[in-house]
Amino acid sequence: MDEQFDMQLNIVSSGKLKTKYKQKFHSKRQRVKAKIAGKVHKPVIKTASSSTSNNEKTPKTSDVNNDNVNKEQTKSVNVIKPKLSQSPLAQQHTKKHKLVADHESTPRDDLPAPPPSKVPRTGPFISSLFKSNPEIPKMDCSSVETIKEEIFTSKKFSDLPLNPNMITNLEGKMNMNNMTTVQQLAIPQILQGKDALVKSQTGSGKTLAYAVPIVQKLSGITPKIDRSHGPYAIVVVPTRELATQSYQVFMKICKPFVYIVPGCLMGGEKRKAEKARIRKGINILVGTPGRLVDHLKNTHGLILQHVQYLVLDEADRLLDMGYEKDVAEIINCLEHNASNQTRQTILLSATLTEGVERLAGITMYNPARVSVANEESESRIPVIKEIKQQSESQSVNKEENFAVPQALKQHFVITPCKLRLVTLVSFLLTKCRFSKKKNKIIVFLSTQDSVEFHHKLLNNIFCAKKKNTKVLKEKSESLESGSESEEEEYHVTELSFDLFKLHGDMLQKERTQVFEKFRSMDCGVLLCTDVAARGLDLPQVSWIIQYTTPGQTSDYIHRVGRTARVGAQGQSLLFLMPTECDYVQLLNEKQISLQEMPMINILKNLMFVVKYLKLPEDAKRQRPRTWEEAATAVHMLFETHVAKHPFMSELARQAYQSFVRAYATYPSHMKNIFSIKKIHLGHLAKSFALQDAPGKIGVVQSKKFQAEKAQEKKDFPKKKFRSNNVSEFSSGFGSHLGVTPRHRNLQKKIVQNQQMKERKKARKLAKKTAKNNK
Ligand SMILES: Nc1ncnc2c1ncn2[C@@H]1O[C@H](COP(=O)(O)OP(=O)(O)OP(=O)(O)O)[C@@H](O)[C@H]1O
Repeated sequence: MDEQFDMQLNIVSSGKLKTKYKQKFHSKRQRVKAKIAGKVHKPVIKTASSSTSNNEKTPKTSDVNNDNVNKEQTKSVNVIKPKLSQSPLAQQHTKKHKLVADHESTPRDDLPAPPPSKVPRTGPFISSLFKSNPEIPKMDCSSVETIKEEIFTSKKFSDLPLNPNMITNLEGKMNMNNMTTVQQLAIPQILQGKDALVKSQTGSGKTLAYAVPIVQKLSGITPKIDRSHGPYAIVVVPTRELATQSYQVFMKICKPFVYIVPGCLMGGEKRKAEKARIRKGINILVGTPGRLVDHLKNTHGLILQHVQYLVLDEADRLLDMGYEKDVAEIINCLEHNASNQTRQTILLSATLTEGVERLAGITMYNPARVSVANEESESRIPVIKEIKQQSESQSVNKEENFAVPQALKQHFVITPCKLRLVTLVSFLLTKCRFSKKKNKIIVFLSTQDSVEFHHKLLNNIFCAKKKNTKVLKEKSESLESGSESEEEEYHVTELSFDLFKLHGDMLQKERTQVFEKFRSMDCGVLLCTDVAARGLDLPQVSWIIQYTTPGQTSDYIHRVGRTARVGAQGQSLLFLMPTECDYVQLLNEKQISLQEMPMINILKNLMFVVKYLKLPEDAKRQRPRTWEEAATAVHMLFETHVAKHPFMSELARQAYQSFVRAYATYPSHMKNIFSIKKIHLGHLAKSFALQDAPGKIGVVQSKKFQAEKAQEKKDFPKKKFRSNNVSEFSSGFGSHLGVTPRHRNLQKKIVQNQQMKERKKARKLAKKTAKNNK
């Protein structure tokens, strides 16, 4: 509605009206005379921000000469009036302030009525950031009774029947004094040789819970095991980063037992080098499913007859990501090749889904179920109970509730779609540049394209390495001085922070570098997809931001679980649009409690940010005085940057499109909350700093276009080729060094487009000749 209102303003301020106006009054002098004579009517457009007194001064339309100009103005007023109903936020804003980049003009009393804007608008229509936003609903944030899991126990590793060298290593070198609850419960079960189904909250030390007993058992085998025997244990994990991490844990634990050799196999690495390592001998094989299957099938040097342990870590993710087939193949291979000795299977996850239970039914024999959560206790006191032993036939708790770390503070913020980007940026800058505490933040986004776009945008504007970059002083100092950038060339010199990206379509080398670098930092921001949601143990992460809501509650748990690990403090922030508010209720039902963080509290900090921004020329005349103006100025900076650089525009468009596509994939029970129909696509485009109307962006394809495409497919059936979207959890079969799947897909796209054009031409030609023949 208000966009139409703005359009009306544009019409009024357009060249057409201006010419007519100029024709009537040639010079400024004549215009002043005309005003004195009462000939000119002040445009009523002012109503958007005018006061009553101003209106009183304005001659009524009926008083004005019946010329074309006034007809048009009257028309526009008639349309405008009913459209002034805005959200309280926008009303508050329009009453008080004039936005820096807004296209409204406030007529001055001392001048004869000028056309509202001096420059006729020719470019794309830019809507205001604070208009037409839906109201932010009031939320009931009464806290929910949460499931509690005690992390540490009073028991030490030395209380278990472990090899003294193992204990010295754990306590002396690895600084593991007390066992965590899951370790205390699971290790004895695994040492007894039982299959185990382990469920415990994120960051509770599940890796050691299986690594310690496995290495302990292997160290006890006589005669001593040798690397030439091949693997005794196979550990399957869903992501490459997790594979590296688990492998490193094994390396540390095996230090006192040099004859036990751990090894890591994962997608993205050179197969040839891996084969050579396998031939040399690996006793504990950690890997991603795809690459493991590849080696199990094709690497002849891989001897499987000694395999005694199979670990499926993050089992639910393995299934979610479609690795069920690969896991089944691994189990098949083991069954065909292993000698008669029984194999012990261990399944672990922070969330045990139905699928995992099914998998457990197939792969495990009467497993010990290790669940730390005190879910059945009436009092919900976090006291550790004994392991719950259940038979396979016992019913599965489908309505699973989730335990989150006790030291985790969870928040949500409701932002109208258009304000999402500025709110995110404001939050990141506040935490990274204006907070005395060092903050390490992980931001989860729904798609790889979205990660690419936001990374590039933030990097270009805030984080790119600049010449003479000054280090920002303490907040207090900087706020007082309000010093501005001395550098002409760039927008920002002092707001830079360390920014990283991680997603499944990056080269393995880059992924590993990012992982290692972000791991070692104590401050910085990682933008990532769900590839980093599971299992990653990144120390000192202080904030988890979920910029897009995950499809499953278990994903929510795993994402927030990257902070507040092993008893540390941590906070999380979930971004919701007003239409998505019911998601809080959904989380509450799963006993997850969140508190609201008002959006205004985040946006207000932009007042500090704008002091360091070198704003574009037109906005410079009037520096932002309110947080709304600051938000608009910052957002305009993004829009200008994206509009100016075709590459950025393309990235933004792709990110927008992939967001829309991803939004359509929420599971059916969440569709009532997450429906793309509820989202204003124009507002959504704005949250990707796009100025184009959604129609132009191309997601909403016309029926004609779709029909044409369908016809084309019929006429020219073509060979299938693999989807552009490489799974986040891709084993990397397709990746070759130097060329990412993204690059190959782009090349494919270009070739495809050319082919499509040629086909179109051929069709047209065929039609023409058919016509001529007739
Ligand atoms: N007994 C212990 N004492 C101190 N720190 C420990 C202990 N056990 C594990 N840790 C540390 O806790 C961190 C988390 O461990 P780990 O990654 O195994 O957790 P997790 O339960 O597998 O988490 P997620 O479910 O997220 O994968 C690691 O940094 C590990 O070194």
